[in-house]
Amino acid sequence: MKEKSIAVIGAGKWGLSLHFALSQRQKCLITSRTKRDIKNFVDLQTALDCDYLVIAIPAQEIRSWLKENFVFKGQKILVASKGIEASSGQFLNEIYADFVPDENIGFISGPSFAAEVIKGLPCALVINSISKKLYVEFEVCFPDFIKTYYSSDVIGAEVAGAYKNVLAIASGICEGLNLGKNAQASLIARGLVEMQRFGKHFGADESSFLGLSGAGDLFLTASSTMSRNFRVGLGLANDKNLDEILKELGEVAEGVKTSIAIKELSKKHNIYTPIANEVYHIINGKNPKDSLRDLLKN
Ligand SMILES: NC(=O)C1=CN([C@@H]2O[C@H](COP(=O)(O)OP(=O)(O)OC[C@H]3O[C@@H](n4cnc5c(N)ncnc54)[C@H](OP(=O)(O)O)[C@@H]3O)[C@@H](O)[C@H]2O)C=CC1
Ligand SMILES: O=C(CO)COP(=O)(O)O
Repeated sequence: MKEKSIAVIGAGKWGLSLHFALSQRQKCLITSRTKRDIKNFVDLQTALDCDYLVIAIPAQEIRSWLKENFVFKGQKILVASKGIEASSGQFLNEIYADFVPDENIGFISGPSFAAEVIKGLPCALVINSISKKLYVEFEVCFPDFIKTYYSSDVIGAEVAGAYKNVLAIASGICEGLNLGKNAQASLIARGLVEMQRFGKHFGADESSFLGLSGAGDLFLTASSTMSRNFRVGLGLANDKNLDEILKELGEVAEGVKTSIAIKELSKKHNIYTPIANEVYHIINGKNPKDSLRDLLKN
């Protein structure tokens, strides 16, 4: 029987880490926009010909990348990005739906800093797909140090993964303003309720927010300087300009653009999202101190 072929698309922090992980059990190819001198780096076409693809490019780039590059030939796909498209307010599964049948696609969620995965440190991830068969096929590709779970709650995973990035910015601001651990824990706990409310509106299973995809990833990201989004918050609290912060970061911080998407969606659907709204306002120039005071006052 022909050995199944697998490739990672996007050699940023997360793509490289997933490539490392997936190379433990089988040969795994990798490609990216910029050529890299790394083992098993191939051109895009060779990667697209693989049976299994793991796509790790920023959420805001996905639509144009798919339009320009992707032809569906029956590939099974795992989406590793976490964000909501700001220009349309569409979730990633809605964007992919124009290119890939739902039963051929899954979404990775859960607490997983790339920097730890690439060291082979243990973590647990959820593969979210309407197809359990797709989960089973990908599960065997992951190494022992990554425990995988199955969930059919695609929208719950998507909302949780995207929303926690915005909340991590808020938490970084709280830390940068030295408001204390009480305030930070309150913000994170209220953030969890907020993203659950937002997700429920779009059909998510509320319990997803209490597991790895929700609380797991939120607690990780909103409490560590390893998070790029958290560091954006720290920078904003220290009166740094957003462009300067993002330039220094040199990597994607999805929460910035996702806060725009959430602000628009919550307005359109009349959902109460106070923390995400304040992050949006801070990104658009509101003083972080005023914002946090507005959020935490009686
Ligand atoms: N880092 C982490 O710990 C985790 C990240 N994620 C998510 O994974 C996604 C990617 O994050 P990460 O890898 O860390 O980000 P990085 O900023 O490290 O890398 C993003 C990569 O995407 C590629 N890229 C950017 N724009 C385009 C485009 N228009 N077309 C094709 N490729 C493009 C770039 O490739 P090139 O350099 O070749 O130009 C770049 O290396 C994000 O949604 C993030 O939230 C999820 C879990 C963990
Ligand atoms: O999603 C992540 C960990 O699960 C990474 O978060 P940052 O993008 O904020 O670094």
